[in-house]
Amino acid sequence: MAAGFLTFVALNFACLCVSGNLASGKRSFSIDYKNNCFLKDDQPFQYISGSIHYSRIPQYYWKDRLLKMYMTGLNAVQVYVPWNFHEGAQGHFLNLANQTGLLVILRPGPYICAEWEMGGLPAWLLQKPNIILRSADTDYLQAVSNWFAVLLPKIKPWLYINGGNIISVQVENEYGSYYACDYNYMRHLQTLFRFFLGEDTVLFTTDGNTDKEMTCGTLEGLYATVDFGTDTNISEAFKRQRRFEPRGPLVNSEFYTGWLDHWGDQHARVTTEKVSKVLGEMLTMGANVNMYMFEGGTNFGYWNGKDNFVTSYDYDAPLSEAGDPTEKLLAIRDVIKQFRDIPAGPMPPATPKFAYGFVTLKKVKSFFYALLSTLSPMGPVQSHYPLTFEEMKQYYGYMLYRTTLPRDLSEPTPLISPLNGVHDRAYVSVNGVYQGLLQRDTALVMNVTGHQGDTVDILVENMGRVNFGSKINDYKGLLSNLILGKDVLTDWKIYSLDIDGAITGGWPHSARKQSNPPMKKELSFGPNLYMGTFPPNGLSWDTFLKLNEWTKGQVWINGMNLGRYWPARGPQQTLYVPGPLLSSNQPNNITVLELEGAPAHLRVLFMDRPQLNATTDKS
Ligand SMILES: CCCC/N=C1\SC[C@@H]2[C@H](O)[C@H](O)[C@@H](O)CN12
Repeated sequence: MAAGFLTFVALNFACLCVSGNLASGKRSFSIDYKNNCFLKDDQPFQYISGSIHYSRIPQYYWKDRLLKMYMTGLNAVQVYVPWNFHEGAQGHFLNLANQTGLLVILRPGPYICAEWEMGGLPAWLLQKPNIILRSADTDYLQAVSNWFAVLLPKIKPWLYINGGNIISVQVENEYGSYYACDYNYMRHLQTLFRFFLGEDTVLFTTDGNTDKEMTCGTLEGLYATVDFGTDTNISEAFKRQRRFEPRGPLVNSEFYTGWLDHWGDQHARVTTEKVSKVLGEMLTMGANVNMYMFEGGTNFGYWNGKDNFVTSYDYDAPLSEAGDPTEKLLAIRDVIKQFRDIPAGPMPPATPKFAYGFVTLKKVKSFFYALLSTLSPMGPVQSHYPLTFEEMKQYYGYMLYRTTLPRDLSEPTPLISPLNGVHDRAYVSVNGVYQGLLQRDTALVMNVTGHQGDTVDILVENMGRVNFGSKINDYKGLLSNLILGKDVLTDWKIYSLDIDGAITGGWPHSARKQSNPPMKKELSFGPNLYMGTFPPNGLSWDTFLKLNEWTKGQVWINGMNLGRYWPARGPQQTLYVPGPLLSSNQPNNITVLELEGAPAHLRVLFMDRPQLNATTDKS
């Protein structure tokens, strides 16, 4: 490594630009192909950047995180724009970054990957069966053009060359790793970016570290950059970039400071030592580096992509999920000090945390399916065969599929999804009695008993859409028929469930106090909603919610959907609860949708620290 590394330093002429005055008198940001570096206002510029996803951080904490990144010595932040998240929030974030003195490397997609729901693409694109996403498919391109005609004009004033803080813009995202390899698509995007942002903007691509990826992901006129982590041979990685960009700045657009977590895996970690060492080596070469992630945040609501990504996007990043500076951040700051002045003053501290303690919940109703008038006020859609979420025009969360048993089943009878059509988990009850679950790829059959005419309720959970690879056309719900014994189940009543709408509207806490039958303290199985309140403590401090011995479900606090919990699989055991979400002087409401099994005590626990690394995989 040292020899190769030194050879490579020679090859790459750390940026030897001579200082020059701002010849034109106006702001500029460009690539100096003669001296292999960026130029900002005609001066050599090396960015030391960190990725932060505003869509994963409560808006009230944006400034806090950006300030901590600035105080680490970063001079830029890298920001995705998730198409499916958007209604213009990005302007406020750019403004805060600007106020904090941070430049911005913007990545508006349209596809962003990011372990985000469908890689940032809106699920309504799937209304067109067989649409070829991320290609020159005319319907897809029309939708992209319509979106960019809205987004890019909003971005243009924020360009550094126009007085803003965006210094460069990425086109697509690791396109070279996608099977389509459609140059016409990339050319169309390039045309859109040039049309709306002008000819002077630095446009770039980012690809993983293989020739095949670089071949399909790069395009003449877009500056090719690479991404790699601490276990990659730096010399080889930048040699690969040089094969596509013989001149110009070296750029690692995603230097992995940590990694993503899957349910059932161990919490991913990358050591501080490795991150510091490799960062120092790249900066010594004069390379421009963006650390992915610097602040990960949280997949609130249903925003996680599918490969079983957990709710936390802590990423073992220098700033924790709750925005707390870590020893990794301090080590990175020590490295950066060797290359540029660090802002004077203290690092902003971790936000205060509070352990609100145990809260005991109660069932909203003894029987989940008795809530349909509230959760599905429009009533069911009747259909001979099942309809998908997309056909029902519901894109996230949960859908109820109801039918009746076609015959007496005195013996356990297999209920099968022969085409692996359950996307993604289906909780099966007969006459309200939970009988088990079907799961995409792993549980395609389960046994059912009952009598002819009994009500079969199948609650289907959308676990988030695939965000990487060829399966991003990820339809949800019952995509094909279910077979019970020898019968194809038909004549469905399909209920679109708007749980978020009901809870955002104050239900169930605002509902008339119903006289619930006294709850026997027994374990309860199957989907049920639980509610509780906990007193304010005069403060609104961050806290972490642990659902001790619960199984899997979703949590709302004061109407906000915190995301999914699955302590039965881990490694994540707690959900991050941002302090400003809590009332300091009114009781706080908590609502829990437990999908499988609630503990007899119905207690949850608010702690003052996270637990992200306890795998108790019992699945
Ligand atoms: C081997 C698969 C590589 C896929 N690329 C990944 S996994 C983590 C990161 C984020 O998803 C990021 O949004 C991608 O650009 C690169 N990357």
